[in-house]
Amino acid sequence: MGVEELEDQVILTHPEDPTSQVKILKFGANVLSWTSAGKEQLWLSEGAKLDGSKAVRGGIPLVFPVFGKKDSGPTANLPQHGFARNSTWEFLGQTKENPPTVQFGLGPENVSEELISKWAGNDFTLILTVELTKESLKTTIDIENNDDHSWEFNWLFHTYLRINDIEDVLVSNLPGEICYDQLLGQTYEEKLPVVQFNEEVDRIYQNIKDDKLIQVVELGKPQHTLKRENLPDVVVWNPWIKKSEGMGDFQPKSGYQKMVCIEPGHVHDFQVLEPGEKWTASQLLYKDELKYQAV
Ligand SMILES: O=P(O)(O)OC[C@H]1O[C@H](O)[C@H](O)[C@@H](O)[C@@H]1O
Repeated sequence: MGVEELEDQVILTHPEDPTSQVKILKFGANVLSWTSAGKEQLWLSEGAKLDGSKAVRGGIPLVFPVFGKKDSGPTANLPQHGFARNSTWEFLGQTKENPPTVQFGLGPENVSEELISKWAGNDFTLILTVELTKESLKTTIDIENNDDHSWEFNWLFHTYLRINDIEDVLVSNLPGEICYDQLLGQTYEEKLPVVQFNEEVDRIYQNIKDDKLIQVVELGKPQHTLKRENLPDVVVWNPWIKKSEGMGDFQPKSGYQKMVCIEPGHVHDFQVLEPGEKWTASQLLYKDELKYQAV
């Protein structure tokens, strides 16, 4: 009960509700599973590699120091979405009994020489804190620049939320927000009252105020509510049929019907960190009633 450390993962079980549990793989400090009242909240591909051979397809992959793939600049040589999800984090232990809370750390010493050399060897410390309550999961990231020079980064929680049927789903509270549509290569203001899915969707909604809740609503019921702290951007992604077929580790291929990625981050530009400076941000996933918010 409480916190159990296995060789490759850490399991948290809520002391007052054993049906609320979270499993975190040390590789990528990836939250593989989060059950609340016995119901799985995240989507994990059946083809996900959990042996460290590649980033985990599903759960909550951690994106640092770059979102996407850049053609130029200090992160241009890094793989898509950086190296945090491709490295084994150190389990730092439990910080709270109730709600059960644990921490994982990553520094240059935890990243392969091959990868870290592609980021000019900047010195950093990442601390991920995972807190499980009976009705919520909170993930917080603390990033510190331990170097003698400033460097810039993106951060993003690449959260794969589980749903029952993508065609019954809408994502709310985005009207009036500015988004960069990665498929159209265009920036526009969201005019539709909700985001719906009948093809691939890949949009970066930018500079959304923290008080805006993002809700994933299915058949009129809010399945997931996201509250952000210091994460101004939200990527909304569903790969749909063709993109799913092109990802070898995306299984089953029909899985796109059971998931939607709601990815809070700071990705519209790079956050600069001065020597010795710290930066912190979090996402809270929980159940709430329907909360439509105007711009
Ligand atoms: O396949 P990955 O590197 O995990 O990226 C998966 C997806 O991540 C984000 O959602 C991006 O917006 C998508 O463009 C990308 O396809």
